[in-house]
Amino acid sequence: MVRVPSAVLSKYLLQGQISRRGCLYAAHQLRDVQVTGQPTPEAPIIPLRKKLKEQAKALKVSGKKKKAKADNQTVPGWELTVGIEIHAQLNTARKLFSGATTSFNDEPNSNVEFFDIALPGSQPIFQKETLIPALRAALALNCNIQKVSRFDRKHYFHWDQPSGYQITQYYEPFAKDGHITLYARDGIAPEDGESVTVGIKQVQMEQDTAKTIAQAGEEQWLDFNRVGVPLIEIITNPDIHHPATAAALVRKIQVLLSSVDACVLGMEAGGLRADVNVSVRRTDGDSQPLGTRTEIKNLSSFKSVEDAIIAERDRQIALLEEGGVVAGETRGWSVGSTETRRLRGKEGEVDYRYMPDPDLGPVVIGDDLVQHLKATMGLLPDAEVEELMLSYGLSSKDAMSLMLLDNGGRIEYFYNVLDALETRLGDAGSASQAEYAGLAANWCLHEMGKLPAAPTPELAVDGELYFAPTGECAIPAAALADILFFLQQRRITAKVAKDLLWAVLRGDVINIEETLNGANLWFKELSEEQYAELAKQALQGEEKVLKDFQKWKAGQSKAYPQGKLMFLVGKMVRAGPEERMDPKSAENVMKAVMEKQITGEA
Ligand SMILES: Nc1ncnc2c1ncn2[C@@H]1O[C@H](COP(=O)(O)OP(=O)(O)OP(=O)(O)O)[C@@H](O)[C@H]1O
Ligand SMILES: [Mg+2]
Ligand SMILES: [Mg+2]
Repeated sequence: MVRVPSAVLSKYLLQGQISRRGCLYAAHQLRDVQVTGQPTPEAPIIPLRKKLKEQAKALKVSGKKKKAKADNQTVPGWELTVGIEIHAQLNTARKLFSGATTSFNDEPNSNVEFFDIALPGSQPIFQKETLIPALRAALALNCNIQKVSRFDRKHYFHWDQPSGYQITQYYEPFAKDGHITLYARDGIAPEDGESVTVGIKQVQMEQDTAKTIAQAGEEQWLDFNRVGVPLIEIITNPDIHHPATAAALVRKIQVLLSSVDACVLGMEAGGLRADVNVSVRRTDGDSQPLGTRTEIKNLSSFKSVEDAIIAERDRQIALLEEGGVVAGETRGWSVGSTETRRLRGKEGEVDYRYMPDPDLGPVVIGDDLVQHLKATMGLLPDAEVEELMLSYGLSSKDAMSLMLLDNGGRIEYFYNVLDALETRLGDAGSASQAEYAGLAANWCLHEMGKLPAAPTPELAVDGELYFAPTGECAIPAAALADILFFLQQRRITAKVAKDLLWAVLRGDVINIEETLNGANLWFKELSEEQYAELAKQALQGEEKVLKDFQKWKAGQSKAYPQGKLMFLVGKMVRAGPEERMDPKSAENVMKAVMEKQITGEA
């Protein structure tokens, strides 16, 4: 199957069968919103990396050191069981039952239709376009799509839900019986071996609630822009037995949903929330039923998923070992904490009085639509990782890093560089693009990883790297392609290549070839004699080092003093014109000159 970039998926309008008005967000629209918009006061967008750093700091301050991951995946004598519910905001332009636009940061209460605030007499109108991303998500999770599904009312009274009920799919969800396979490369617990498959019980569509913005004192502000925004709830079977595997599952589902363009905001931006259900049972009895589950609601980072499960597992085990019983209850978790806290027990659980919504007809999904979506979904992340490993010879670690970094922006950049290289190589008519892929991956990850990076697009300043979802960044793909092309052809040295990368980022260099010509930075290698002269200079005043080589020559030490040799080569390279020196040639000449010195030939 061919790879379809998500930007193309977004623009896909089902061959005109779906109105443009209801179509999905294009990636560039989203980016513009993110770049220009102000983060809302309730949920400032904190990048995950920053959050993790803060968590680590908090842990340090509290003096409680986290056990190494490998140590706390199991507790002898006990089996942990986890099932997860993931709520994800669908990438749609309309709300689920009204024509109001979904928006990330418009004026509060500006995208609200009568039905959204439950004005008397208003009726829900199902926006069929919202089904497209929901179906793509369910298909990516290998679910069976139900021909007929229905909407139900789940009643509860809270200010964030003006109608007094949430419309969801309780009795007949639109997708059931899927599965997702997690591999070792996805970061599952070592105890799960090479792979583990987790069943997806169902996927249902439902409405989001209004956003509450707490003010000083008792006051709460409400923004109804979010009320009625379409969500999917993905419910897994209780098939997970290790905390790290639970976190890996949520991470993988996020990547999967974004790769089929079903959801564009990740956990750190509030687009994905997870509830984890945790129980424990002793491993000594044969076929004991599962223990009583508690549910920890509203986790907003992968690390919280893992940490909350560990804390809750340990709490339940301690309780049972003391002879107590686990009460089925809902619990909460705060970032950086070490224990879950009780929110409400079973007796406090609301009776939701589920009932079919009489205002909404059944949703009927034709097999033609399902087949069409299946055929046009493109390569899924697992297949893409395999492809990167097979076609380009990348390690699974590098392939995964490319896929995971910058919400998919890094891998798009990598492909852009390969495309630019192809154009370049077309001109030169030489080696195939695949030969350059390993080098390109290495530079996209490791060399570019050394450059200063902006934590978010809003905070990006000149001289900092930020990758847009389409892969654009301050270093044009064509510039990096030029650098790699000349490097691979041995027309410039690695040192010059690295300096050029920084110079492009700073804006000092625009055209690579012109700069190389202008500053005369081409690799015109020194002659053997010139190298030897530099080697002799580097050896001056190094009598102590020389002695190490003499000892080795005399058989007094076993290992060749390679470290000392490289020290001398470093000295030599620094003294000479770096753009004209190949470290390997320098090393060879230094070795030969050294040999002569210690045998007294020189
Ligand atoms: N004994 C158990 N231990 C751990 N997890 C369990 C256990 N029993 C069920 N689960 C998991 O609990 C989750 C139940 O989710 P589901 O949405 O069906 O019900 P709910 O939590 O009561 O509903 P909601 O929270 O949406 O109102 C599933 O992921 C399931 O796999
Ligand atoms: Mg649920
Ligand atoms: Mg639940």
